[in-house]
Amino acid sequence: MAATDRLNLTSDILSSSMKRSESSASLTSLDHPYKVTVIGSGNWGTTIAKVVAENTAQNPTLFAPEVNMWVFEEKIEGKNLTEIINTKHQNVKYLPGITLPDNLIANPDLLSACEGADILVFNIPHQFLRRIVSTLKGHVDKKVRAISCLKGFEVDANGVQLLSSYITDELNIACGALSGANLAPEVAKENWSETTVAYHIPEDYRGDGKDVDHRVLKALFHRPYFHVSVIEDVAGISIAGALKNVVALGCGFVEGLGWGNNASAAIQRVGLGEIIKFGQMFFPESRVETYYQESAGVADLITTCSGGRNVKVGKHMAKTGKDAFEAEAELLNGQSAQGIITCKEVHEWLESCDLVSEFPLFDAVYQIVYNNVPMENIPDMIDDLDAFGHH
Ligand SMILES: NC(=O)C1=CN([C@@H]2O[C@H](COP(=O)(O)OP(=O)(O)OC[C@H]3O[C@@H](n4cnc5c(N)ncnc54)[C@H](O)[C@@H]3O)[C@@H](O)[C@H]2O)C=CC1
Ligand SMILES: O=C(CO)COP(=O)(O)O
Repeated sequence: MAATDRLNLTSDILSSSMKRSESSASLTSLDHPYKVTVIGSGNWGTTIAKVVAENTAQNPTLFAPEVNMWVFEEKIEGKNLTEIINTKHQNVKYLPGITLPDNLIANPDLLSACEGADILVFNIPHQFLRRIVSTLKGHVDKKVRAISCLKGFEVDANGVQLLSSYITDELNIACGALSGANLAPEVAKENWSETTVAYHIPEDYRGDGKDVDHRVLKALFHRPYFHVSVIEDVAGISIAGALKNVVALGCGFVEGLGWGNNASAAIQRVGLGEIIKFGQMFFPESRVETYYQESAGVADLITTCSGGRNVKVGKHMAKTGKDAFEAEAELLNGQSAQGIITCKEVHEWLESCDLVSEFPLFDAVYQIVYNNVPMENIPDMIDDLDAFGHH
């Protein structure tokens, strides 16, 4: 069967017929194999680069096997991290103990790492996105497609923006998102998990086999141990991914105080309500169903509040009396607990629209992290008005 026949489906049919178990083995690219670059090499950046490089090696008709990974260069015992990754095939600082595929190439030069790429996978702590994007500006062809694996928002005087929309606006390229219940160390060890990829087919879509669509994205990210569901709701999965980090800090506080599972569940209940409310208020295009039907919703909230870095930082703060930045530095060896910045960004935004009182848990987390409000006050702070308007 000719490749054109195999791919003779519209993008709408492709996306609506996407099944969780669907095989992508018959996909080919008609133009040239898509070249993929991963921007970022932290705990999740390296893990996703491993996933992607495994898939590109297995699908050489669809993808160029070699995957570049941009690395923020640093010295480890006098040696460049890129050199260590390219010779030992291990990211000894951010993902120690995990062997990386040898078709994954670390590159410290952002522009050269992205040169010729058809698909850019952004995966860095979100506080560094502005600088990365400003370096890339003017160097990315508008045919390039992108996926953001970041969890956070871009907040400025104009409002709160999804990071995928920020990438689209700044670089003039279509950008979707990947988000799910995905603690990186577990995915890196190839323990089974699920994730959600969301992508809107752009208006300048070039046609089946010539452009990135839902099946290409599934082929890029799906592994036997990493099951991908591809949907349209970029806003829903991005909101859930960003805000669960704030809720997880709150869970860390009550756990660190020794209050146990019931208290943690209460924080998650209120947190979920505030996440959904935030989505409905500021991103009405997001779907409430996404939060409970997709890995990127409640499942991500649960896993992050059980074993993520944000909950660890919150717990450490409660146990030691250290502030959030000290706790992050002591525990994470250069990794980032994104809830610390996200709770500030969200608070600034809510304050600017006079809506802080509608989100008592987000406010409580912010007050504890930035204004030294005692964490023991959380029950009273969120009891006043919960996300459903109950007193
Ligand atoms: N680690 C995880 O389990 C998961 C993380 N995420 C999200 O993925 C995104 C990336 O997280 P991770 O890869 O875990 O990062 P990380 O938390 O491991 O951060 C370390 C990375 O930041 C880089 N970095 C440090 N200073 C920098 C600078 N000035 N400019 C650019 N980069 C710099 C380091 O080189 C390193 O690659 C975050 O938004 C996170 O919330 C999403 C799912 C799972
Ligand atoms: O996003 C994550 C899991 O899906 C990781 O959460 P942490 O950043 O709290 O480790």
